[in-house]
Amino acid sequence: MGVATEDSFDSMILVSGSRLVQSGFRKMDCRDDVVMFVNSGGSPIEGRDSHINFLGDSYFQGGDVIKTNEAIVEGGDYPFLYQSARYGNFCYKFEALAPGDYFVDLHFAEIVNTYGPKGIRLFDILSELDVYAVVGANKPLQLVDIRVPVLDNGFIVIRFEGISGTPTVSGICIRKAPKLSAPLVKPEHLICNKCAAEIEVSPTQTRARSKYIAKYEKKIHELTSQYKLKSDECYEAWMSLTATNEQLVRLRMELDNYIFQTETLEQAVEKQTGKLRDVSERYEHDKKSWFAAISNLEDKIKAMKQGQSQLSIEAHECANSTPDLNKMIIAVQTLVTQCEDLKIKYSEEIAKRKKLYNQVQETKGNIRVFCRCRPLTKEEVLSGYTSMVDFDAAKEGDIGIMAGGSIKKIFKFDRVYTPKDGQADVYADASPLVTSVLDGYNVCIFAYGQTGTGKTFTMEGTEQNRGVNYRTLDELFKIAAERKETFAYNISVSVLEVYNEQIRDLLATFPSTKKLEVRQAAEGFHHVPGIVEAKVENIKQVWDVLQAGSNARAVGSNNVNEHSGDSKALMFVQISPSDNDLGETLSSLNFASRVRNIELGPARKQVDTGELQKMKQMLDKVKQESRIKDESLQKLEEHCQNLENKLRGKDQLCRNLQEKVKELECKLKEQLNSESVAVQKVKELEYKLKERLQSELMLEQKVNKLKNKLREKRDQSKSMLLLHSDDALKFATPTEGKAFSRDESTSETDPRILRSSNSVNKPLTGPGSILLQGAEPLHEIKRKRELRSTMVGKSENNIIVPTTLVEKRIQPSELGKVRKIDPTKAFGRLTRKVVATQKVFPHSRNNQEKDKIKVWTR
Ligand SMILES: Nc1ncnc2c1ncn2[C@@H]1O[C@H](COP(=O)(O)OP(=O)(O)OP(=O)(O)O)[C@@H](O)[C@H]1O
Repeated sequence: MGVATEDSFDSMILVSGSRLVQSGFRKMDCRDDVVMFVNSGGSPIEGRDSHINFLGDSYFQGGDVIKTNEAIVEGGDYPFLYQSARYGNFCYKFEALAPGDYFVDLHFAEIVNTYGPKGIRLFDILSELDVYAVVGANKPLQLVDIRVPVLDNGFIVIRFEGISGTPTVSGICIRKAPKLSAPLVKPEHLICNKCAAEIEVSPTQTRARSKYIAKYEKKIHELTSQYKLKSDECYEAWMSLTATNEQLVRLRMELDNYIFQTETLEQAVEKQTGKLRDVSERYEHDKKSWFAAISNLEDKIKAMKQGQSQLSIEAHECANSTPDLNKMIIAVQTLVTQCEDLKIKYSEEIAKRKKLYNQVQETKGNIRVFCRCRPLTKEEVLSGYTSMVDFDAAKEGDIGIMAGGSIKKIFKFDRVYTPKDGQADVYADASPLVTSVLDGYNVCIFAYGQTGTGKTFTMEGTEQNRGVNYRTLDELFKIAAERKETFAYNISVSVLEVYNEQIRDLLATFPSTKKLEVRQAAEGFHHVPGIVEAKVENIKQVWDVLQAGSNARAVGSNNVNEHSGDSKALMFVQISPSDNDLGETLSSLNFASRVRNIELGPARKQVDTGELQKMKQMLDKVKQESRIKDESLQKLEEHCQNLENKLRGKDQLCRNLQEKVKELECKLKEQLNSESVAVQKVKELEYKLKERLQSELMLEQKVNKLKNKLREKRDQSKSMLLLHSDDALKFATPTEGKAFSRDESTSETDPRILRSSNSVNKPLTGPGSILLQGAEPLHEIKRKRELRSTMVGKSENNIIVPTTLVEKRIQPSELGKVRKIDPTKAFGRLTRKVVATQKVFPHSRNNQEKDKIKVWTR
């Protein structure tokens, strides 16, 4: 705005001759007529390079002090003056002044302070001057040359009353004023209050006043004409401004649309970017997994290749060893042939052996009788019984029975076992009969003797010391297992008891009424029809069967089977050594001797033993050879089988490995394919993103163009507004003015908000522009426009009235002296806010009491 001229402010400031200076106090303003200069709210400052001494804050009553360290813009040569102020409810009273005219200069500044006072908004003496709207942040304002006459009482009182906002003053300068040729008012009283004040006027003053009134009436008339002219211009400008505003609103809407589109696009781009990021992350993750899997596969392939090469080497070795293998196979085949021959020979030899063996057994007799004498029992020893058996010739098969200290009788048997002979010794002689069993002969082994002489002990024995039965059967199963390649044996066990010459089936689960008999079959075999035959496959089963049979036995003596902004029979005759059992012992021995003597025919005894011995030796030799060949053949077959199995296993392993390698190669190919697909996808997404970014860039350019257009439009409107600013400003409606002026409540909250240079809408804002409200949302602007449209058709009550006027309060008696104020003058309101939505008719005046500054002289 610059420094206002005296003329321009003369119409605005009702204190005659006073004017506004929008800059700080300068040296050149320091004149000799300065009486005192008070630095309100500050400290005294001695006049440095000027002759003015700035007094500390004095002559005041009431109020508070506010200070700032902020730099004062255009603060003149003494910016510190504006860095402090007195504010609130205060007045200054300067006393002891020499009577005469004085100029009072008031220095203001808007001190920016969040917690500071609201500042002076309006006061009448400046015709509703909005000091802070003029001043701006941390800027000074001088109201100078307020002429004040001082009477004899010699004081001047400065007090701010009824102003809008908080009175705030940074400095007060009182200067001596030259005397006026025609005083404007009676020097005693100069009242700038709305309330009437009386001023006594002299005739000379009346004339002068009339002259002034006429002058001012003329001036008012001129100004009224100018005002009308300007009103029309303003109306046109206003219409143009309205159109521009509408255009601006449209543009703004377009801009909003573009912004919306841009935001949408940005969101889409962000979304896509997010997706792309996800895809990239997934891709990276998958890539890592793939690389790990690939390296794992590579390791596996490597290992497999090594295994394969190892196997190849082994296969080569195998292939190289094929000739050897062939040789071996031929050798094996030869051996197999030999073996077959041997088997045939062996079978023949076995047949011969059987025959010979049988002959040998027959030479020994079909019934052989072994005599076994048990030891004396503890009871017998304790009872004092002694042994009456002589074993001196036991090895020769003789046993002597002693009586009265000498041998009474000698019995001869095939074998005689002393009490010292164990189970193994007994079985060693019985075992050849087992071979006969497996050669197909009937064999009967039984024990005979007095009760308690050891029949059970000899036949069954104990678990720790097995008897003949167990050992015979054990041997039987062993031989059967050895011969299983050649013969299949079915072994069954029948257990019978001959008791009182009756045969009892000891394995029968229930007693049979049918009488069991030993019968002779056509082949010469003896059998007992109807007897239970328990099939057995191992010695345990046999043992169980024997146990079952043993449990079913009757207690008692046994009889020999005598029927056997062709059977081979072995009889154990069991005797007791005790002299107490002498009778029974002799009886048993006699019976056994008789059995033995009866069965051994004399003709059989005459067999040529030399020939028999020879045949026996031949048989042993053949058996030996056969066993050796069998063993070597078996070994060769096993070796051959092992080799074949090994070769087969390696072939299978090699095949498996090759299949696995192929499978892994396929997998690797698939993974590489999927990887390339993913890479392709990422490229496509990147391309899409680029396209999006380009379109976004284009949109941004468009938006910038629009913004530039808007700015141009705004500049145009601004320049247009500036051309008419002085008058246009007068048309600002209270409503709009309030809306677009520096909002008090906003300022109260945070005065910096409207001054923020970082505002998003800054390009659209500017002094005197409706776009100062750029920060408002679109819907708010729309709402306001609608409201304005509604208001257009309403009565004058809604028409924005001109600003308030400033009145000089005069005494009724001095009415003639008081300067009449035309309401139109009130449009001299000084403000930077230019906001209106319709033509303003400034014909009505707000009659409310206005804020004002009083300058009293007494
Ligand atoms: N050669 C031996 N050495 C040690 N003890 C033996 C011998 N013979 C038999 N005995 C013991 O003599 C006792 C009688 O034997 P065992 O029961 O076998 O007679 P037994 O003839 O079967 O009797 P019974 O006809 O009443 O059943 C048993 O305690 C047994 O251990």
